[in-house]
Amino acid sequence: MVSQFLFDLCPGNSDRRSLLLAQLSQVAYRYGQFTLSSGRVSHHYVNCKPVSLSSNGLVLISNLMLEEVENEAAAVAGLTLGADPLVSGVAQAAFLRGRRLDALIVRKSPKGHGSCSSLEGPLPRLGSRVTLLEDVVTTGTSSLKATRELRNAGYIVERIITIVDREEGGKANIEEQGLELVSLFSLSEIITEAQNPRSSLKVTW
Ligand SMILES: O=P(O)(O)OC[C@H]1O[C@H](OP(=O)(O)OP(=O)(O)O)[C@H](O)[C@@H]1O
Repeated sequence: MVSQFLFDLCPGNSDRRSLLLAQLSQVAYRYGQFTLSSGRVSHHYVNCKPVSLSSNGLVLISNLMLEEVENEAAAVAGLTLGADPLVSGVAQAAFLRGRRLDALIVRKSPKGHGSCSSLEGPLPRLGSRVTLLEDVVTTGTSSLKATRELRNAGYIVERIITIVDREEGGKANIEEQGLELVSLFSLSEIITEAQNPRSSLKVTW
């Protein structure tokens, strides 16, 4: 079967994790002086988009995230624009494994004309479970905003999956609202990998 053939081309989970950690530390991470979305200044910056929008990076992220999506979820959703490739990639990875899981994009503000909606995508039945995806969690504000939009639209949201937890209070803020945060990596892991002179994995394709 074609879908099984494509799936077999992908490495196992521990290999995927090492490959993605190498890619994030080499391509997404920067040391310097940066202003974060919260306004806070930090020496450590992680921009996941060059990884999540690369063909090999998106395959790694999508398959690792899919492992964490709740079994009962009808869709994955995320706040534009960091989550746009993530929800699309996870929906496609799910299809290739024979699972129906659609993608929803949450707008930062409702569309000003036409549908006037905050949500884009094939809307699941009201009351369906939706797993939220994020690229980076810092304060958790963006994840909580997207969660509110989805809950107001009639969906159950209890789990958020992020590529990187910056370990700056976001997890606590999210858990305070009764949600679970699953992170593929912490910022400290990425910094350690970026500073590891023995790190031998080179990002190639
Ligand atoms: O946990 P928080 O403090 O909310 O920070 C994390 C958010 O910040 C980044 O988005 P950004 O605001 O840079 O917008 P963009 O994805 O549209 O570039 C990132 O993609 C998260 O959505």
